[in-house]
Amino acid sequence: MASRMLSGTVAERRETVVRIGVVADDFTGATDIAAAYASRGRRSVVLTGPGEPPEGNDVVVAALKTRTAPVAEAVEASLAACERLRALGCERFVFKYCSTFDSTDRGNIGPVLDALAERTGAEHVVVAPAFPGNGRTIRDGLLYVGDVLLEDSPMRHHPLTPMTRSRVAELLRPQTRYDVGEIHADIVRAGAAQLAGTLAAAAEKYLVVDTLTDDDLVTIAEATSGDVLVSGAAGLALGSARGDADPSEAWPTPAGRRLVVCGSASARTREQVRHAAENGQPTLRLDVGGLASDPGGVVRDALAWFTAQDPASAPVIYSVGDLDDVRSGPEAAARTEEALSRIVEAAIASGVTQCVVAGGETSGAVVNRLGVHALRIGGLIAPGVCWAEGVTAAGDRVALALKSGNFGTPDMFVTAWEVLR
Ligand SMILES: Nc1ncnc2c1ncn2[C@@H]1O[C@H](COP(=O)(O)OP(=O)(O)OP(=O)(O)O)[C@@H](O)[C@H]1O
Ligand SMILES: O=C(O)[C@@H](O)C(=O)CO
Repeated sequence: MASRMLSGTVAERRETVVRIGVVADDFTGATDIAAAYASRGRRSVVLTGPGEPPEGNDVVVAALKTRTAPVAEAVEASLAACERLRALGCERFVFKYCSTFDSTDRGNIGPVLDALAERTGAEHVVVAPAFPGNGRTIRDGLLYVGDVLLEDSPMRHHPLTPMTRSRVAELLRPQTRYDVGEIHADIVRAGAAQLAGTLAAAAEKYLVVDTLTDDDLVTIAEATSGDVLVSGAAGLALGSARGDADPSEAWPTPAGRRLVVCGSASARTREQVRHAAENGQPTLRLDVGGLASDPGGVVRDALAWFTAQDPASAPVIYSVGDLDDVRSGPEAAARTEEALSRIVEAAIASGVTQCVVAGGETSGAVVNRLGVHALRIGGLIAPGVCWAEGVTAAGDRVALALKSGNFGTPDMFVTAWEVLR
């Protein structure tokens, strides 16, 4: 089956409303790309659980927790999400993974990409993890984080997916059954028609495309506007054709208390915690060591501390102040996710309505615990971070900002609330 559905000029893209289905490998990535589509005037919703999504969206994002799941589980969940999106009327698909290509030689980007390409019948698929607005660019096939190569960035020390190489094709090759090629900036800069022709003629199935600027994103989006499957980070959406929704359209913020929980060890999140403390926000480091013997007691203590804070403040509960706080092993990580989720659940039951959650895995755990099934996208806080509204299983309306570990400005925990209306 051909991978190109439409001949695809800009004019056609404006006229043809094709529902886009996104399979996102983590929850923060899901709101990241949904916010990017929303900023382009595309009505977007994030599905975080089962059930019928709200009507009237032309982008539907399925949020999964598959980035570091066992390979077979990730593939199965991704194919199920693809089928669900297809049943909802989606005709084109995006596989959203991290802008720092978080994966190992086993996966999960390659195996999921192979499965989605086979299921959708895609002949060629772009591999475009760039997000220039957040400093992620691809030059000569190499992924940069700001000015440094991926392998020299803090991602080198990620506990689950340490990124020790920077050539995206080399990162993908061990993970996939198919060939991987590169398309460099000279072709991208020659325009959408040239890029589309190069993609169509390529011998390889997967093509890593150089992306240095937002203009390059537009060229890539135009060149792939007829492709049944594309893959990459939220930058793919930033280049997409404009819809007619008002990006500033907002829902009223539910009144109530504020809370920040951080299960991320990322450098930017730790900086945001420090900034909040230095600017008068109450902060509490969760007793992660104590979770092994008395998880209930640790959660109770944290909630008692939260209750005692000024109701007008935005208290911050975090699990990593410096890297020495990290306890090794998956059990410690799971216990921390569980504790932070239980804290958020109890805090919402006692009146919290606005909550920032830092960390992709942590966000997945929190949203699952709350039983929120869909998120409506709200105001943008920073590139890749937005407010989103959901309803918990208990029936509480809540505003959530699911923040990727390394995203957001250093003052985000102080200023994020200003975006709410
Ligand atoms: N002190 C700690 N000791 C051990 N594990 C921890 C500790 N604090 C947090 N964790 C775990 O580390 C993991 C952090 O992953 P998470 O995805 O939430 O953050 P991140 O990797 O910084 O974010 P992102 O994926 O958005 O970049 C979670 O499973 C969390 O429970
Ligand atoms: O693309 C990104 O960097 C983020 O949306 C993300 O996936 C980090 O977890």
